[in-house]
Amino acid sequence: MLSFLSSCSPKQQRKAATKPTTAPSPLITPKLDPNMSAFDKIFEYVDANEKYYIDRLAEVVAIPSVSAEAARRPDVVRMGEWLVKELKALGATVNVHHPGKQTIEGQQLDLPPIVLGTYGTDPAKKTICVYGHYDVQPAAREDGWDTDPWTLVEDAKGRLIGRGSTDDKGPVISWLWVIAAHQKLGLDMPVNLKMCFEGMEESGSEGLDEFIIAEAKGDFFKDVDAVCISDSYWLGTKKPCLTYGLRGVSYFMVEVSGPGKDLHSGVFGGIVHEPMSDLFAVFSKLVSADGKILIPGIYDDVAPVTDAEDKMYGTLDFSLNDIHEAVDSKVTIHKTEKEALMARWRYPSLSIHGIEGAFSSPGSKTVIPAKVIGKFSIRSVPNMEPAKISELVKTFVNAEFKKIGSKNTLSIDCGHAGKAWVADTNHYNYVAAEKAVERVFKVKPDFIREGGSIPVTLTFQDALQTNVLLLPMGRSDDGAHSTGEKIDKENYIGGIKLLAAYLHEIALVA
Ligand SMILES: C[C@H](N)C(=O)N[C@@H](Cc1c[nH]cn1)C(=O)O
Ligand SMILES: [Zn+2]
Ligand SMILES: [Zn+2]
Repeated sequence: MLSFLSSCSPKQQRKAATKPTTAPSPLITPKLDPNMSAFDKIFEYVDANEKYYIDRLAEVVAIPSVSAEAARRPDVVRMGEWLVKELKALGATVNVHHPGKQTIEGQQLDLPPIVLGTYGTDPAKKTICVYGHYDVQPAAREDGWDTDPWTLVEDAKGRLIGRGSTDDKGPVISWLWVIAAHQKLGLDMPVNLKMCFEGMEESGSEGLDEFIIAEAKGDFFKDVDAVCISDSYWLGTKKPCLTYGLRGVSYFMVEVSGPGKDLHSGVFGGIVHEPMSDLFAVFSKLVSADGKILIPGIYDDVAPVTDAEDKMYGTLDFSLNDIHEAVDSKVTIHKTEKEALMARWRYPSLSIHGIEGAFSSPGSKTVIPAKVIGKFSIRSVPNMEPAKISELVKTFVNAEFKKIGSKNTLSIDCGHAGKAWVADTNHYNYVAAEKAVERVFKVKPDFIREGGSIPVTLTFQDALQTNVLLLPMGRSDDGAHSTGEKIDKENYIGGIKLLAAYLHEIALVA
C-alpha cells in the first residue's frame, strides 16, 4: 500500500505516497496482558495499527469532497456515503438527513447528507454527541502544493500531507477507529455515541442549524449529555490544548458589473468605468495594513477584557515563533504574544479572500473584466451580532462606492454568518478531556480559544442546552485551508488514543 515515488524531484523522492488503490494494511490484534487497563490495551492496539489508520486516511483524502465547488458535489456525497458504509459495518444505527437544495455557480444542487450514527443506547451510560465535517476546502496543485492534494503523502518527518488530513477527515475517521478498537479488543464502549457528520461546514453549514434546532428534542439528540468536536488545532506544535472559544464569521460577496462583456483595455481603457478598479477602490477602505477594520461601529460591541483574561495570556505555552513557524515567515503584525493572541481570539478581523471573474492565469492578457465578485469575511467575537455586522458592512460599502461616482453597479450580499462561541470549562466534559490529555501525552493541556469558526458549536450549546468541548488533534502548523495541509503521524495516532481516553474518562468523572 505504501509505495515510494520514483522518477521525480529529489524533494519528492524523500516522500512516500499512500495510494488507496489496494486493500488497506490488515488490522493487527496484538497479544495483550488481560490485566492491563482498558486505556493501556487501547493504546497498544492503536500503536500496532498505525499503518492501517494511515491507509484509511489515504482512502478518504483521495475523495475530493470540496463543498464550495459545484463540480465536486458528487464527491462530497460520495464521502458521506463512505461514512454511512463504514458506520454500518461497525454495527451503528445510521440515518441520513437530506437538508434540501442550494444554488451555487448558477446550479441547483442537493445539499450533501447529514450523516447520523448511533452506537449504543444504554441508559446507564452517558451519551456523547461527536460532530465533525467530511467536506474540505478547495485545493489544486497550481496553488503551490508540492504534491497532489488528493494523494496522502508521508514525508521523512512523519507528516501526512493531503487536503483534509487535519481539517477534518483525520479527526472524523478517528471516531470510527475508536469504536473498532473496542470491538477488536472485546471492550465495552464506556459511553453511548451519537455521531453527526456534515458535508457543508466549509461553506456555511447550510441546513444543519435548522436540523439541530428542529430535532433537539427528537430521537437522535434528546439524550445527549455533552458534545465533543475535534476540528481545531493546538496553539503551538508541542503542547496539547483544549479549546473553549471560537470566533464567528460573516462572509461577504461584493459584485461590481457594468460593461456588457469583457473589453480590450487598449480600446476601452480610460473611457469606461472599470468594475475591477471600482472594487479595488472600495476594498482599499475596508482594513488597514496593521489589521484594523476601518468600518465605523464594528468594534462597538466587542466585550471588554477582564482581569482574569488579562492574566491568562501569560500562562500559555506560546511564542511568536509558533506563528512564524506556522506561516513559514515572520510577517506578524504584533510585537508580543499577548497582543497576537488577543488579535486572534478576542478582536474581530477582516480578510480579503479573492476576486471571482478577474483575470488570474499566467501571461499578460489585456482585458477589462466586465463583472467581478470580490470576497471578504469578518471574524467576529462575543457580543457581536451577525445582523448588525451585516448592516454596518453594507452601509459602509455602499457609501464608499457612491463616493467613487462610478456608473457601474455594486451589490453586496452576506453569504453566510455564524456567531462566536465561548464555553464554560467548569464542566465534566472538560475535566474528562484534561485527564485524557494527561493519560496520553503525560502533560496538562493549555486551555485556549481559536480564531477560526465552527458555526454549529453555538447551535449545539443553545439548542441541546449542553456543554460543548473542542478537543483538537492537530498542531498549529498543520496548514488547514492552506497548501501542503498535513497532520503529523504522532498527532493522528495520539489523537485516536486521545478520543478513546476521553470517552473512558467521561465514564469515570461524569
Ligand atoms: C476551525 C474549522 N476547522 C474551520 O476551518 N472552520 C472554517 C469554517 C468556515 C466558515 N466559512 C467558511 N468556512 C473557518 O474557520 O474558516
Ligand atoms: Zn476548515
Ligand atoms: Zn474544520
